[in-house]
Amino acid sequence: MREQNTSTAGKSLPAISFQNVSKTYRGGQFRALDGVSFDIGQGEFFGLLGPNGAGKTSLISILAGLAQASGGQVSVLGADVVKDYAAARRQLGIVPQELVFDPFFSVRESLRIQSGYFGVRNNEAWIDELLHELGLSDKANANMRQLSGGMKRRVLVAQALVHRPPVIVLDEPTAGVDVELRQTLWQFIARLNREGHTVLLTTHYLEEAEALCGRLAMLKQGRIVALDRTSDLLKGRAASMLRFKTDAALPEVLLPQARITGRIVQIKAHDAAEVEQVLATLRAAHCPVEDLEIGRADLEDVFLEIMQGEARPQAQTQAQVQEGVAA
Ligand SMILES: Nc1ncnc2c1ncn2[C@@H]1O[C@H](COP(=O)(O)OP(=O)(O)OP(=O)(O)O)[C@@H](O)[C@H]1O
Repeated sequence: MREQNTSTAGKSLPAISFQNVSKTYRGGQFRALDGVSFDIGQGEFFGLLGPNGAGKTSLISILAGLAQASGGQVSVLGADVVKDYAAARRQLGIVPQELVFDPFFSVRESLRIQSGYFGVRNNEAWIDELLHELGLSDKANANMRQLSGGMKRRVLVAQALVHRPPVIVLDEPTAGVDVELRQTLWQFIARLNREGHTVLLTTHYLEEAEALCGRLAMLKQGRIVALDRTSDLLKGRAASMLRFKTDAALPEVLLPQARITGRIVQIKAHDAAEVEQVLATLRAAHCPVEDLEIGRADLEDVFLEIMQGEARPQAQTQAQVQEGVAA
């Protein structure tokens, strides 16, 4: 797919470019996006993360041409999503969050219709491959109404890819789907990414984002608060996590830095001295601990740290963002 991607003056275009994008609702009273600027390079596997209401869907809807920005510009491989909508839309394969489908057609028919929509003819070989890769071959002639929720989601993925778009956008594709579909989906999307397709993923499954995405942006209340390579985000934050089980109440002094799930407690520590300090506090409070282990902080820890605003915000200038893509 790379050969489709145009270059100007030797510098390759970003796959997606968000420039100072804002979005207001309720007659301008509520600002859901506030000056969002970043580029996604061609061939990247990029993750967009943020808590509920951060503005992810608003940003994706503007990218898809389903909503209009209140300010700023968005382009896909150089095509402006408003002024050059048809060209921008052709470059995009969007897997929506909601299960929208036409109940009157079979799976194969719906893929043929979608091919026709993008003006792609003689597409049977690719449709067969999509059906095979997404485990839908035996459902090709089934009516959309007869499919389970997970199967419908597979069809949505196939529909998004039917015109072989260079840029693939997945908005919460694994919400509520079983392990088998996740694995099938990620193997296929990772293959397409290796072949040169750019992938933009929004997800609440942080372990998926950590495993798949080379770079991540985190949105909080409509602003970018972190934008970096996944490995650098993990390196730059709390280095270690103490994990243990306890039935006792934690000493109050540890509560602000603890993540408690039932009996399991996780406390972050930046270095060995901090680990020792936490253990000493637990001992002094006679708090019995079981199954103590010290592990590396994961993306969930980093995400929580950034969202709780304990760490310095990492909003970057456009120049820094460009640098990140080029590096
Ligand atoms: N049509 C609308 N009218 C008014 N407010 C809206 C509208 N759409 C979204 N919002 C508000 O804008 C903010 C951002 O919403 P958005 O759906 O973009 O967030 P999100 O990051 O996708 O959240 P989630 O993870 O829950 O899907 C929220 O506060 C939401 O309530």
